[in-house]
Amino acid sequence: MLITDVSVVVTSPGRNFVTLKITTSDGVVGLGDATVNGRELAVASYLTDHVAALLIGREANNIEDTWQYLYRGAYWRRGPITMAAIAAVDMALWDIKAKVAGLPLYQLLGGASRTGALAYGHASGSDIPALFDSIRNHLELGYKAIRIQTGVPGLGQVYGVASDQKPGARYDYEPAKRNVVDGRPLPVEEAWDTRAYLRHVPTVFEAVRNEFGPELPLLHDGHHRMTPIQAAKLGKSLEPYDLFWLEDCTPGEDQDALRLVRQHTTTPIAIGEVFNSVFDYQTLITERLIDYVRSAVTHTGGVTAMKKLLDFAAVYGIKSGMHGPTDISPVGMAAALHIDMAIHNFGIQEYMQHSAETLEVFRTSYTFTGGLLHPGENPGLGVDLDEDAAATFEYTPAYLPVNRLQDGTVHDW
Ligand SMILES: O=C(O)[C@@H](O)[C@H](O)[C@H](O)CO
Ligand SMILES: [Mg+2]
Repeated sequence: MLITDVSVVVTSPGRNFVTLKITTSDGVVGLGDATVNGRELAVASYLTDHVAALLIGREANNIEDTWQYLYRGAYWRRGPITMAAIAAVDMALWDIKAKVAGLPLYQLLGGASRTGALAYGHASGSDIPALFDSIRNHLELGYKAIRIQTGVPGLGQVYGVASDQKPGARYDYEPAKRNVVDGRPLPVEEAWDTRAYLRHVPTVFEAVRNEFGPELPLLHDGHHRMTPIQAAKLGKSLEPYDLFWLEDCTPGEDQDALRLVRQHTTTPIAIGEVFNSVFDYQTLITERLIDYVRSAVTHTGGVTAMKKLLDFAAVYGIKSGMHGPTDISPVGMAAALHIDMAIHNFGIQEYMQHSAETLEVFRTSYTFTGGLLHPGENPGLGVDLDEDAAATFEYTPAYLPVNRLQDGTVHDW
C-alpha cells in the first residue's frame, strides 16, 4: 500500500489549524495535525515544500521507517516546526494503518487499559466570583478535575483568564489574538509582576478549597514565568491546597531549574507543552524531577514518539498529562485520546472543548461522559475532515501575546 497523494489543509474555523492528508494506492485517507499556534504557515511550508514529495511512493505501512527517514534524513534535528511536521505524517500513517485493520487506533497500541481518560477543564475568572461561576459551569459540564487561573490585582489581562467571559457562558479562552495594527498583524502585549502573582495565587486556592471542598482535583499553570526560587516558593505556599499539579513553573529550556523546585516542595510538577522530543526530558525523567509529562502528540513527533516517551517515563513512575488546548486540532486531540486509553501510566488529559465552528470542519467521534474522554470505536483516529467546510474559513494570522514587566522588559508569557 503506497502513498499516492499528500496535501496540506490550512483552515481557520475560529482559530487556525494545519492538517496533513495522506492518501494511499488503496484509497485509504489518513489525517495528521501539524498546528503550531502563531507559526502555522511555517509547518505548512515545511510539509508542502520539503516533505510531501518525499512521501510519494513510500510504503504507507512502514511508520517507524518513515519517522526515522524524516527525522534523521533531514540532518537538522528537533525543533517545534520539524517535529510538528513529522508528527502530522506519523499520525496520518497510524490513522491509515488502523483504518486498514478496521480498528480504533488504541487497539493497535495495546487495547484499552481503562474505561475512559480523566479530563481536566480550564476554569478562570478575573476575580473570585467570576472564577467560582466558571468552576460551577465546569462541574455542570461533568468535569471531575479543574485547572484554576485568575486575574492578579493591579494587573490587566494575564495568561489563562478568558477576558470577555459572559456569566453562564462556556469557557472560551483563545490567547492567540487576531490583533491588527496599521494593517499588520501584531501580538498583543500584556503586563506582568511575579511578586503580585505569588502573593495572590495562594489566596485564590484557599478560597476555592473553602467553597468546593477537599475532593476536587485542582491544577494550575505558571506558564514558565518564575525563577526556580520563586517556583519553589509558590509550590510550598500551595501545599495546603493539595494541587494535582503545578504546571510549567520555570522556563522550559532549563531542565536543571526543576531540581531546586523539587528540593523545596511536595507539590507535584508537570512540564513539557513546549518540548518537542524525548531529549528535552532526559534529566527530568531520569532524576525524577517531574510527576507528569505535558507534551502534545502534535508537537513531539506523533504517536510513535509520544508512546516511546511515555514508556520511558513509566520506568521512572512518571505519568502522562498530555497537552490538549484548542490549538491542538481535533485530529491531534484524538491521537492523544487513543494513547491515553492504551498506556498503563496514564495520569490525566487536558480537554478544552473546541468551538462549534471547529467541530463543523473536523467531525469527531470522541465522547466526554461523566468526566471521562473516550476516543470512540471508529476505525483509525476517528476524525473526518470536511474539506468544503474547511475551505470556507480563510487563514487569518493570529499571535500569542508578548509579556512585559512593569519596566518594559520582555518576560516569559
Ligand atoms: O496549558 C495550556 O493549555 C496552555 O498553556 C496553552 O498551551 C497555551 O495557552 C497556548 O495556547
Ligand atoms: Mg500550559
